[in-house]
Amino acid sequence: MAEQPITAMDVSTAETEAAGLRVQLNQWRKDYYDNDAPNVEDDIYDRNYARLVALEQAFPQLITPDSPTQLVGGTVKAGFTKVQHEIPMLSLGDVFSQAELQEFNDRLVQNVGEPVDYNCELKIDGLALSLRYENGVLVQGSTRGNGTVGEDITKNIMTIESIPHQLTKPLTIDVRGECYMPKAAFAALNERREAAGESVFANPRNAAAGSLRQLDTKVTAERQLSTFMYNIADYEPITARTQSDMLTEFADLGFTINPAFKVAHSMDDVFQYIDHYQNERPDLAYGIDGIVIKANPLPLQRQLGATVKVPRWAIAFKFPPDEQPTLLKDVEWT
Ligand SMILES: NC(=O)c1c(N)nc(OC2CCCC2)nc1O[C@@H]1CCC[C@@H]1O
Repeated sequence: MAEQPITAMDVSTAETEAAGLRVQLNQWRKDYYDNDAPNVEDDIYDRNYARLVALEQAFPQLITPDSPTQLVGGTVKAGFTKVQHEIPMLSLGDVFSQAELQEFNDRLVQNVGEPVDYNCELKIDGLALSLRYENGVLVQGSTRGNGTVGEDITKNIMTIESIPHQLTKPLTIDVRGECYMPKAAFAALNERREAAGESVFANPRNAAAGSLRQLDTKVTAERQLSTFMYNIADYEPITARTQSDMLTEFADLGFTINPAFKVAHSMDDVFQYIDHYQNERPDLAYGIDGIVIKANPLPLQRQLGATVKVPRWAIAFKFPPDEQPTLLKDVEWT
């Protein structure tokens, strides 16, 4: 059905479309967050979600508490203890074109009143996680869950090599990042599962989520998961004054960070970074589903803050879906 322009809609037509979108999106969410097995392409989910956001912005009376626009992320899987995130783990707003990215920048610059340096980062296609350290010692690991309540996966993250059990400084700090499964580990895992007549994972993100949200820690330990850390809950404990310096400080503390970050001094720099990594994407050792640009000065991040779900100082530029690695069961063995 060709999408009717919202400006030409009456509220009852909008309500009908919004209700249909809510049902469909909530079902897709449940598959994605609760069963780690999405059965819809990311870009289809994202476009339907963006359409519901636009309908609700045009007709706020259509917003319902169960609308996916009012929720963040998934729920807590049975069997895991819950963890309350004192500082919520935010999601990210999405844009799908350079024009929309330019609009994000123009709004932000108008709000701030001067040009803004951005830190450009690869958007790792994994599962967001939070690591808590007390006096430099790792005490807890948790998933994002719905943003305020996640799952305690401390035992599982203890088996991940890239996660330091002790920092180089005795800091009390909550650091957030992405847990992912490298493409090579994903291919090997699916080969083993296929050979054993087990179901295969559709993509590395599902494989990482299924391996991390796993009640049997021994299974997690053999899945070759890795992490890139990129965000902090409370800025206090660190000395960095910019996002880019914070990543370097994370590395000095013992974390693994993604080395492909780059400070952009103009939108042209941002667009160049996007073009470069859109081409590099197939050769990366891990999956990415876009680029994240963040206001680089940390005081500016703090000043701009967040809405219920997403920061005002960061946005994700989404790539079209990777051609999903062919499932071995679909391969015609000649
Ligand atoms: N997937 C990523 O590589 C990534 C990133 N490099 N940087 C951020 O910064 C966000 C986190 C909270 C405020 C900004 N988020 C990322 O992923 C988010 C986390 C939760 C949903 C997205 O996957």
